[in-house]
Order: sequence, then structure tokens, then C-alpha cells
Amino acid sequence: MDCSRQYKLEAVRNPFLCECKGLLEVIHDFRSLDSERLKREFDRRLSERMTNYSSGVWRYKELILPELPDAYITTKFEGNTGMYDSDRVAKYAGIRKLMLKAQSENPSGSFKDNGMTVAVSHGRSAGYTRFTCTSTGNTSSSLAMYAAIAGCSSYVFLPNRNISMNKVLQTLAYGAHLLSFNGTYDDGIRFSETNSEILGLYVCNSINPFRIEGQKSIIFEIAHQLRWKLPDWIIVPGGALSHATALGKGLQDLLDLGFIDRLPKVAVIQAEGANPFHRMVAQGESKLTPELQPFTRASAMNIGNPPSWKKALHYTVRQTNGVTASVTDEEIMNAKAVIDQSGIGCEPASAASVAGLKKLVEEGVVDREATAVCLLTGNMLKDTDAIREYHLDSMSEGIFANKIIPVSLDFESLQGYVPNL
Ligand SMILES: Cc1ncc(COP(=O)(O)O)c(C=O)c1O
Ligand SMILES: N[C@@H](CCOP(=O)(O)O)C(=O)O
Repeated sequence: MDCSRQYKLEAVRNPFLCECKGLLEVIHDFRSLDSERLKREFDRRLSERMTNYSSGVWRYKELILPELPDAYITTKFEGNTGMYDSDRVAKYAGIRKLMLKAQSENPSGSFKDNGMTVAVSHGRSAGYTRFTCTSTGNTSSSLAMYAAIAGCSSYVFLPNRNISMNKVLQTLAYGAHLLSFNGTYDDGIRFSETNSEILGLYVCNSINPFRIEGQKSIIFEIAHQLRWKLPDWIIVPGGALSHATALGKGLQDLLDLGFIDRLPKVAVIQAEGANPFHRMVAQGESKLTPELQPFTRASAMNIGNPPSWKKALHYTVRQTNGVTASVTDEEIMNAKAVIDQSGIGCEPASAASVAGLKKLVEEGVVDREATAVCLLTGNMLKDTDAIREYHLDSMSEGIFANKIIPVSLDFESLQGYVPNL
């Protein structure tokens, strides 16, 4: 991305940095592909059950990692997640039509599975049996799950504060070697870049370009579900910026292949305490100044130096004529409550997409008559402390707080609580 060097697939080595120290990206040659045949094949695979190609990622293998021998595919039939129309959330965001893509329905509960199945499969094909990541909890849960499926081991580095205990426990339960350190995600990534190859650990963070290729399947699946007619806007939360990058790169693939005839705009939403990408774009700068002490209650986005910022700038902001926005934790938590109470549910970081859309509609950047898809990146049970704080803690309770009502089981005491009694 930073220079014009190119490497053959077999020459790409852990930890996936170019000689110039920039991130690598996969370049495909789609010229031999027949788009109409491929569309029919993707439709056909929708009816397959329990084969590699019934995965919502590997269904699109030709556009992701065609060279990978099928024997290495490590899948839990990820993807295949629901897309929901929600009038209630649309009304909250102030827009006519809004759909929510629930990546939270993935096997480990977050969008990371779309990329992780590809990273672990590629790592196995390159001969690795030990995998690593640094994580705020979702990447690690996903890696620990796929490593366990493959009969391999995972070594995960987790910051010792400001991450969700549910995710720590999920990672632990899948059997990862859990290494807790004093620092942030950004410190962990720096450590991996320098030490992973010496330690013989295959890096599964999103600096790994195969992770990004897998995550492209999210936009492929959205487009497929919508019969290749995309909405005006796609809204995505931004932390390390892997999701935004994959979305933009996947959109470009779809356009190049003629599956779609125009690019929707992408909006990348960051949380106020960890928004270096938004600040850079809003100030018209072309170099990112890291946030040294990132903090947001949406702990999945506690990232001050997003590794993929250059790719996200290219693929989303520039290529789709997209925008960025920044929202407060309060805006995030209120949006989350509305999404939860619509029955769909998500973890705090995911709700940044809806909070950001609401803000962009209010500012007139997104037209009220426009159509949009918001990405819900993680499951509501990923951070149950956030639910307790919002609804039950009197210090921090939110405007949509719901309460537990203590009752005694007799008719009289229930009067007033249940209508028609
Ligand atoms: C649930 C959730 N939402 C959003 C994000 C942000 O995505 P990205 O880091 O790819 O920008 C993350 C972490 O990466 C996450 O775990
Ligand atoms: N929220 C992420 C942090 C970003 O990780 P990466 O996989 O994109 O490097 C997490 O779950 O760890």
C-alpha cells in the first residue's frame, strides 16, 4: 500500500509487513472470471448444507483466496448472518429505511469470524500450528475458537484493563494461552510486529492481509442478500479500521466485476475518546496522529493507532466519497439500548454505527430519504457489564433504562404492573 513492491503469494511472510514496513494487501487478477457464471454459482451454493461452500465466507472463495487448497479450510459455517429491517431503529436514526446487518450472529459472536476463518486457514496452509493476536477481546475469542477447531494452539495478548470480562472468559474457555499485559492494543501490535516470527507465531490481527480478504465477504453477503442492489449508505464503526478497509475493498471488487454499478458511500464512525482517524479526516490532514491514551466505554474500539488507517482512507473515504463521524459514549449507549429493545441487540461498539448515522442525518450529511445499512459488529452478551451499568446502576443509568421490578407472587402486588389486572 505504501510503495509499489509486489510479492508472490508464497513469499508473503508473517508478520505481513512490506520491506518498507507498510501493510501488505492482496491484489487479485479477476480477468479470467465470468461474473454472470459466478453469480449463479454463488446462488447455487446458498442451498448447500455443511460443506465448506455453505460458509458465508468460503461461498465467495474465488474473490477471497482462490489459491487455498480446500483441505486447509477451517470453518464453522460463519457468515450467513441476518439482515433486519427495523422501523424502530430507523425512526431513532431519523431515516426512511434502515437495515441492520447482524454480524453479531457469527459463531463466536462478532464480525471477526469472517476474517479469522481465512487467516487460520491460510496459516495452516503455510505450515503454522501456533497462532497469535493482540486483542480487546473479540479477535481473541474468534482466534481461540478457530485454533481449537483446527486442533492448533493460540497465544493471545490482552490488555489488562478496559476490556470486557465476558470476552476474556470466552477466550479462556476456548483454551487459548491467555497472556495479560500492562498496556493498550497498540502496544501489543507493536510487540507482535517485532517478535511473532521469532516466536513462531502466525499473526491473526488485521495487519494480516488475509484477514481483510475474509472480511470482504461481509459486503459480498450484504450485496447478495439485496440481489446486488446496495443502499445509498453503509455505516461501520471504526477502531483498528479493518472492517472499514475490507468493506471498501470488497465494494471495489464488486464494482470491478460488474456485480454492482455504483459504489454506495461509506461512513466510518469512531468513539470520541478514540477517534484519531475522524480527527485526521475532519481536519483535512493526510497523516494520522495517534491517540496515546484511547478510552471509550465501547471497549472494542479502545485503539489509538489504527494499523489500517491508510487503507481505510483510500478504500472508504476517498474511493466511495465517504465520511467519518465521532460520537460520545452516551450517544453510543443510547443507540445500543434502542437496538437491544428492537430485539436485534448488539455490544456497545456496534451501536456506534447507529449513533453515527443519527448524527449524520441531523447534520444533513445523510438525507432522511436515503437508504442505509448499519453494521452490527458484536453480540449483546459480549459485554454484560455495559448492560448492567446502563439499566441498573443509578450512577450511570441511561434514558432508555429498563428496571428489574421486585414483586411478591400475589395478585394484589402485581396490580399496577400488569395491564388488565
Ligand atoms: C465489536 C466490534 N466493533 C467494532 C470494532 C472496530 O472494528 P475495526 O477495528 O475493524 O475498525 C471492533 C474491533 O475491532 C469490534 O470488536
Ligand atoms: N476490537 C478488536 C481490536 C482490533 O483488532 P484487529 O483484529 O483488527 O487487529 C479486537 O477484538 O481485538
